[in-house]
Amino acid sequence: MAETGGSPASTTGRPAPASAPEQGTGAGTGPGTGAGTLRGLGVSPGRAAGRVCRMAGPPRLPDPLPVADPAREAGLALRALEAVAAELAARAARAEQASDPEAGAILDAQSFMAADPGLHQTVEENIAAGMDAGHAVDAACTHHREALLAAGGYFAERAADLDDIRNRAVAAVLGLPVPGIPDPGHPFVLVAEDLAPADTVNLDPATVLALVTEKGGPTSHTAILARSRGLPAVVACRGAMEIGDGTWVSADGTTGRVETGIGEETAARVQREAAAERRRLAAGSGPGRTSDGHPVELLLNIGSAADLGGGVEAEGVGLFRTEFLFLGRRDAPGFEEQVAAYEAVLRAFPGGKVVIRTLDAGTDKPLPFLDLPQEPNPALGVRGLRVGRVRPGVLDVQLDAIAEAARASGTRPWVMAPMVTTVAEAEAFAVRARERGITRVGAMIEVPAAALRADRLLRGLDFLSIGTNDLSQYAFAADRQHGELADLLDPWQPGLLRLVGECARAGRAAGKPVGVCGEAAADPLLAAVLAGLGVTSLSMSAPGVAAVREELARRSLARCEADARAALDADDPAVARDTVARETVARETVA
Ligand SMILES: C=C(OP(=O)(O)O)C(=O)O
Ligand SMILES: [Mg+2]
Repeated sequence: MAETGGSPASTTGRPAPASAPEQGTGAGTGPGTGAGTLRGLGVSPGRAAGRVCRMAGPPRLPDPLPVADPAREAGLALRALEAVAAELAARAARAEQASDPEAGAILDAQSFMAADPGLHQTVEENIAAGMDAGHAVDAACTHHREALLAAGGYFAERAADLDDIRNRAVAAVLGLPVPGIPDPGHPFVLVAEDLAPADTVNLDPATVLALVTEKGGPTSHTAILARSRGLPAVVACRGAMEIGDGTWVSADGTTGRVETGIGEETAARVQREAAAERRRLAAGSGPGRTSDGHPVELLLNIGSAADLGGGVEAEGVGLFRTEFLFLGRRDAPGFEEQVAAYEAVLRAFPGGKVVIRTLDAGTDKPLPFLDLPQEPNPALGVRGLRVGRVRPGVLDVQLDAIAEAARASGTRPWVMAPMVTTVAEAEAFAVRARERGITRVGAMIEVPAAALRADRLLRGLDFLSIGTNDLSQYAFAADRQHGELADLLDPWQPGLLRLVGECARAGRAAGKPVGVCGEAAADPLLAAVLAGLGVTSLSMSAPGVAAVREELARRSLARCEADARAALDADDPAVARDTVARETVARETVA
């Protein structure tokens, strides 16, 4: 299991002074209701405390029944799957209405899975072979689940979605209550083995204080959706399901620490401190600056204009993930629809920066309408800009639509391509964008080869934006969806920081901006390190902005540079993080 935090932490993830008493007895202790500490991966910052409520387990199947009427069993099983598909589609529609297109797309995709004719056919075959409805659904889901796991990458991560479909459909067949989020009648810390998108979408922020899951990785749905809701979350937390219901715990979504058996009074104090911290952060405003005025733009990662509604103060959009317009659909959105979607975002920041990323399809973001052939290793295959090799028309329509949206809104968007690998690719993209009148053209740096050639890429481009999520995946040869490899994917890895520094140096030499738009930018301490490495902007989902703004304002540029040197000099990510955190506490204690 990954250890993501090395010290007791405050709400901003900074360690307490060395003399602070530590609750619990160390990593890996604390099941039951007793005092202890569990460690997981903090994936959505913030701290919360309350009583644990575990999510109900999956429905248990009774022993197989002899089947007298196969047609009746088939009807029962297929009606259950159809009801599940309909329920998921209805939730998708509710999410869309609630201006949550990310959740809507995820639920839609899960609804398609439940309605998949291939799944239904396997159920019918199982019944023809003598199974009752419940076992037929269970066996069909197991069969398709294995196929997903064998496909690896994005598909393997979807196995949890299929488990959820299985549980819901089996419960429907058996007439049992639908498994899902518990409702104990008081606010609680939700502990689960893993959460399916349908569960996460239904979380009521008034009652669910934080999420702790045994499984999941930094890019699991739990992580993405928790972050976009500003809900503290810890994933890959081994032993979490052994915490007894009703146990008082605190969960720190920055450090990944879960303290168990803390008692009601301590929990109330943590809640008060966390609320005060949120109020204090929310009161902060203004552009990103170090204490001596060095500017570091603070920008938002969004999936659509709806993500701009939260009133978070930012200087623009650093990553508009346009694929959310394309996800979960059977056909590509047309030119007019795309123009409207881009224009809505551009109009929100008429004088400010908006960085639009062209379609990033493939591997963890499959788009059925592209009809791309199955690949044995999709993360290393036709994805991102490479889709243009086989479906060039999709990028042409998108660039036309962006150019039209810019004209209509009277703005000058920054437009970048994902997964650029070579100078030739960057140049070809720049030509296609510029011939449409797009004047600010850039590339994401997600592949180590591109990072090492940042200086050459910048000869033909106006800016770079570093996608640390994928850059980690490719630099450390570790699937970004893989919870077990979270330590390799830690954005504090000195090797990753070195690649970031390389790009920033190239940007400084060329006098062109180089930003970070991967999840690394939302870690306040790491944000300071990135600024010290020379990065000119930090882009993150809205809930992260205030804490990053505050951390930058606490230190001078020279201090950020010293922190960056210390992080680069560390042997591993935990040492890098702890060194910078300790330095920060030491300085503040002296001050
Ligand atoms: C920002 C990035 O892109 P995405 O997470 O959408 O792949 C990244 O790879 O860091
Ligand atoms: Mg990426």
